[in-house]
Amino acid sequence: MTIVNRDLLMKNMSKEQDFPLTFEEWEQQAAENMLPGGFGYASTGAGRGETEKRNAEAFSKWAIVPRILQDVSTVDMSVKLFGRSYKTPFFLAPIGVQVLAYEEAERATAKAAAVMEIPLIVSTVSTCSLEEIAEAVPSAPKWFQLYFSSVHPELSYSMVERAEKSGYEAIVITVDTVMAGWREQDIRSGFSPLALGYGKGNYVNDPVFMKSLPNHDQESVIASIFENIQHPNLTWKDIAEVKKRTSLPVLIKGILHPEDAKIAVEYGVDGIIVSNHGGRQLDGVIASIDALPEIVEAVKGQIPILLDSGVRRGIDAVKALALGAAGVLIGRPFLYGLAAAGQKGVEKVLERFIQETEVSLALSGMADLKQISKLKMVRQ
Ligand SMILES: Cc1cc2nc3c(=O)[nH]c(=O)nc-3n(C[C@H](O)[C@H](O)[C@H](O)COP(=O)(O)O)c2cc1C
Ligand SMILES: O=C(O)C(=O)c1ccccc1
Repeated sequence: MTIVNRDLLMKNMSKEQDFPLTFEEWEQQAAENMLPGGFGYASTGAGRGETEKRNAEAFSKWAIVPRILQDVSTVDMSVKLFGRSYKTPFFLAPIGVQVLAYEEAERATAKAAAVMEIPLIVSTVSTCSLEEIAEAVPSAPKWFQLYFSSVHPELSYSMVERAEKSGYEAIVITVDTVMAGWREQDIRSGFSPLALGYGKGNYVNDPVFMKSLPNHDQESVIASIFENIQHPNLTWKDIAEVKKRTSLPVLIKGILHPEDAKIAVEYGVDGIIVSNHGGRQLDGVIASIDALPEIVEAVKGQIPILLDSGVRRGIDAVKALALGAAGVLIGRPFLYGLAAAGQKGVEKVLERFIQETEVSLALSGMADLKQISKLKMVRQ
């Protein structure tokens, strides 16, 4: 990959002024375009908001010690994961109920991801069904995120099977959301996207789910989604059951403790996503970038480790990669791009991430991302 940013920095500045630039500017635009309940839901953290704040601040406490004179005229940002090569280390984090941001919801996001060649992780509680999304971008790389149903494990296996059939290439099981976090903003505003029926795409298109319903009116559908989405009794045994039922790689999203990372390896899990859910679940927990180094040490390269939570710009991604992440998930930034300008907004956010990452790698003396573990990092 060549340095796309050269043109941007030297001659193409004027085109860029049509779009917000920083995360804060995109967020501001999203706040103007979204309904207050929906924006409050998406933007705030759980509890006192400590973790959401810590996620962002923690990146600034890690500093890069760059190398010089390394011939960085071309930068190779490609990564290899589960036997597939990707042009950049970026993924779109699973974000449910995207109709909150934009009418076309996940379909618009999926098209942007396809244009930018960034894999998309589709949420269990997406507005559109996983099949609709696959139809919109048949050849783009896609993963499916599962919220396990403890009341109907068969529903979870059915969703996994549908994902596999529709061409999804990995299953991400989110384990930090056994129940919803303590979200005061939503308590105050009385906002619940599930109660409004915004996250039902994958449920109403599932034969196991529909068969389990006493009747098919909207009220029963929503009541049953609430019942199925919580899974406080989820354990490693359930993970093993999912592993048995799919030939796809299975990742666990929401690991912060190195011991849990080791257990994941023992259970044959194929990858880990270090995440605190963007500070939306347990407030007061460690920033994911600070949890990463010990997890990397515990896993010893046996399986790839990805990271999300607080990644706001290219340099954050460079830091995560230097600390041992094999890939980085972009969350709220793309959601705000979607709210601000639909598909084009998501593309723009992703383009900026790629460009800033490329420039940052070059200025760090890192022409090849495969060498990034050599980049010296210190705490400041
Ligand atoms: C509005 C919203 C909805 C989300 N929905 C899901 C979801 O359905 N499944 C999931 O695993 N994570 C979900 N997440 C968490 C993201 O995947 C990701 O972990 C988080 O956004 C990272 O934090 P950041 O966006 O602050 O960087 C959601 C996040 C937001 C903001
Ligand atoms: O809000 C979230 O973070 C999330 O994961 C979720 C859970 C249920 C419905 C929609 C989103």
